[in-house]
Amino acid sequence: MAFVKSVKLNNGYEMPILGLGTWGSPKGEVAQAVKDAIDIGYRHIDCAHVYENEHEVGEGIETKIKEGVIKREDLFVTSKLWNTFHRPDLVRGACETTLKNLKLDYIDMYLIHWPMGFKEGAELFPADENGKTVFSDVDYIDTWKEMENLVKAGLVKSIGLSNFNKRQIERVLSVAAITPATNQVECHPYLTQKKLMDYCKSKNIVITAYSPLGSPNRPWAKAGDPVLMEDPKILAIAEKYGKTAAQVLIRYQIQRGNVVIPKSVNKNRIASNFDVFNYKLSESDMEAIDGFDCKGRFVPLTHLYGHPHHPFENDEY
Ligand SMILES: NC(=O)C1=CN([C@@H]2O[C@H](COP(=O)(O)OP(=O)(O)OC[C@H]3O[C@@H](n4cnc5c(N)ncnc54)[C@H](OP(=O)(O)O)[C@@H]3O)[C@@H](O)[C@H]2O)C=CC1
Ligand SMILES: O=C1CO[C@H](CO)[C@@H](O)[C@@H]1O
Repeated sequence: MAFVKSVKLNNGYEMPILGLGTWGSPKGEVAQAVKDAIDIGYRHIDCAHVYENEHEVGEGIETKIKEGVIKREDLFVTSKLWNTFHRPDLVRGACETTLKNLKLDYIDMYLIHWPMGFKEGAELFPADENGKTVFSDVDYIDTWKEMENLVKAGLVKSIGLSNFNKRQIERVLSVAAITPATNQVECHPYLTQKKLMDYCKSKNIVITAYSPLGSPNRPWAKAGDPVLMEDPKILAIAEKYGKTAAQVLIRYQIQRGNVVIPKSVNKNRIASNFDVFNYKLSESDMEAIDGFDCKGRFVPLTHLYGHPHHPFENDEY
């Protein structure tokens, strides 16, 4: 089935332009959120092994398929290979675990979550006695070759990257038999990612915008941090259109051609975040929002500086 409101990927598949994020969605609430989202019209769910709730996301999906509300092929499900599974011999098992948790026999999109590998083992966040994350020396281009094998094996339809900078994408492209379909990166008015967007566009790689609302619930948020949805400049634009700040932030990405994945577990907010297809931001408002860029990252992972593949430590974009 052709998805409505979708972008075409470089492999011909369609990816719905708006999806539901699930990071931090509690186990007891996320199945309901997924069911509500599907009822509202979402056809794209963004998941990850490290969110530790894929089992419950899968329950929500399974219920809606059993109820006949959707067929499997109507839904676009993304998941991500966590950093402790970069070693090529671990990639397939990690993907199979995600498939089992989600109760699916294929995933539409599987991403390398970060270019940075962590020490392999049972811990998602392996740490030494000082609490410092233990890195692995696996090169993500070796991981990528194994991601390609998942496509060949029919476990995933499309593969892509997340949190890769331009130089890292270039390295992947230098070995790739399959061009990454997307690069999922933080993207919102404080971090518009214009240069990375232009580069990815030139390679036919779609940008998926994460934390589009400014990730107010990120675990490391501190009092006094900027709150994107409360920015008076965004609120003024929202008021002009009779929309919420969230609706402006979501619509902004859609008009740029970026896939966007706001997270919510609240039915009213899930619905209002989807109610963005009946209006258009003017060109001058789009330009004004572009101008709010301040290189502001809500997910900088500065505690991982020193990792040889940290995407944000040394590269401009
Ligand atoms: N690849 C990667 O490394 C990353 C990927 N992601 C993906 O992107 C998704 C979205 O990013 P995320 O960081 O979660 O943050 P978002 O920018 O989507 O913000 C989510 C937060 O905003 C609240 N919210 C949602 N809608 C509204 C609304 N209309 N009005 C007011 N508050 C609202 C939510 O609360 P409530 O649930 O109570 O509504 C939640 O606390 C993630 O869930 C994940 O799937 C995110 C970070 C990193
Ligand atoms: O997607 C994400 C959210 O959760 C992870 C950590 O818990 C982040 O590293 C990651 O970017």
